[in-house]
Amino acid sequence: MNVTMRFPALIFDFDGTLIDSAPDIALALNRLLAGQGRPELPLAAVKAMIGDGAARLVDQAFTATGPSLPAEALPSMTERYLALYGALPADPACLYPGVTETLAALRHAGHRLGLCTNKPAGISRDLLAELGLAALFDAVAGGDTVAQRKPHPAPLRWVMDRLGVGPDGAVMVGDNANDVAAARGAGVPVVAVSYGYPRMSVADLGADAVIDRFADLPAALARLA
Ligand SMILES: O=C(O)COP(=O)(O)O
Ligand SMILES: [Mg+2]
Repeated sequence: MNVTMRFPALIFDFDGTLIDSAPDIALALNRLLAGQGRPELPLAAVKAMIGDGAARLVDQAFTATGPSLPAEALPSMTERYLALYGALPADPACLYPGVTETLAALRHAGHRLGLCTNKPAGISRDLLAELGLAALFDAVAGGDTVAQRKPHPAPLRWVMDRLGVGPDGAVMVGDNANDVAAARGAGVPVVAVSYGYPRMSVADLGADAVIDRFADLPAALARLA
């Protein structure tokens, strides 16, 4: 069957899948930590903290650099982090190789594209716009769009509703266990990229396909169809 008809909707994770956001996330996080008299975290440590949303990131960063943050201080510290991160100019170099061309080609082939990230939706939309990708996406769910975030399937289902597809019409593409779990929960196939921030062996994520380069996605979709 034609791949576009088989999978009318393609839904993507953001950090570690479309963009190598860890350097900017580390920069903002380390500015926050420095302001609180905490030591900086190396990039590798920050990469292992990405994927569960901004509040979990800030929480883990404090626990890794000294006394844990009291629960009541977390919301304001997360706001402060997001202000620092949101103020950084988006660098087109953060896009993984082949992302813009491949997304444009998939869209041209007739797929509808959605984003399902644990980043806040507003920052995600701003980033898509700054990177020249906004017009390619018909729906964007962030970690704050519905009550739950990945690994819960609710935000993925929210995107699927907006794209007008059920579980048999979508594919999820992501880089960590949260993406695979959300896809499984929603009943959609999942492609894992091997170059992101998986926090475990990519082979153990349990994805239906693994790709080493984003440009390999169309071929992987054809095999899944
Ligand atoms: O943890 C985050 O803020 C975002 O991560 P994601 O785009 O990989 O879901
Ligand atoms: Mg990710």
